Amino acid sequence: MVLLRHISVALTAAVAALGSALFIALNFFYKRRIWSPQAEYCTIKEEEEERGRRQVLVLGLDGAGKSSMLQGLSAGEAAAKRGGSRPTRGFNFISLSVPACQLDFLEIGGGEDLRRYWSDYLKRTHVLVYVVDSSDRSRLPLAKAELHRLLRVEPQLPVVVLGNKQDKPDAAGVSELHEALSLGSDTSDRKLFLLAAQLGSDGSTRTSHQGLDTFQDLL
Ligand SMILES: Nc1nc2c(ncn2[C@@H]2O[C@H](COP(=O)(O)OP(=O)(O)OP(=O)(O)O)[C@@H](O)[C@H]2O)c(=O)[nH]1
Ligand SMILES: [Mg+2]
Repeated sequence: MVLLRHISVALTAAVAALGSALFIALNFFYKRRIWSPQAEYCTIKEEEEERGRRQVLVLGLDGAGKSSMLQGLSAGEAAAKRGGSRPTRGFNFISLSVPACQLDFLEIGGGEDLRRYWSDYLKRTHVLVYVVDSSDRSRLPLAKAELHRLLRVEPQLPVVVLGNKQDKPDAAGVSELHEALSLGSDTSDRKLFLLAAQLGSDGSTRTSHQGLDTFQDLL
């Protein structure tokens, strides 16, 4: 009887030990295997970093001047004359080789139906360029709301806000834009720049600071 009890205690202990070992092994296996979109994004971003590529995501409301800026940046392409670009219905992409790295500029259209996809691209991005039409005063509150939605998603991401269309007589200046877009309310320790910009007569976007130098400094 005593012997039987000993055997039964030993068996219970063995089963418990086997169960624990199995649990630990399965846990280890699945932790390594489970796929998550975030992990996938991070892997792609790391791979791109290794190859010296940096992604600059260009966002802003429709008509802000994102495509014009990209067209102006791409060498050899017919310059972006005012009134020359159509609304972007999806993406717009250009890649530039600069001394430090390869800069991939990705614009996503600013139409209302496309804005909901903007934040999906933040994870793979190294710098966000947010273009604002400084003369479109009635939509500055909307531009601000969309910008802050993005800032909340990625608190560390460096951001360059371009106060575009400074050539227009009613354009808001830098300090007015700073106020209207509540840029001072971003309490994170991210790098955030506000630059005045306008499309030059040659079709390139001129900023209050050397544009490409700003990106290179940030990267
Ligand atoms: N006056 C003036 N017009 C500009 C400037 N930049 C762009 N534009 C004009 O603004 C209009 C819209 O420019 P786009 O570059 O197509 O705007 P977008 O931000 O790409 O717009 P979506 O693709 O619809 O999101 C075009 O007619 C441009 O020529 C600028 O600095 N000054
Ligand atoms: Mg566009």
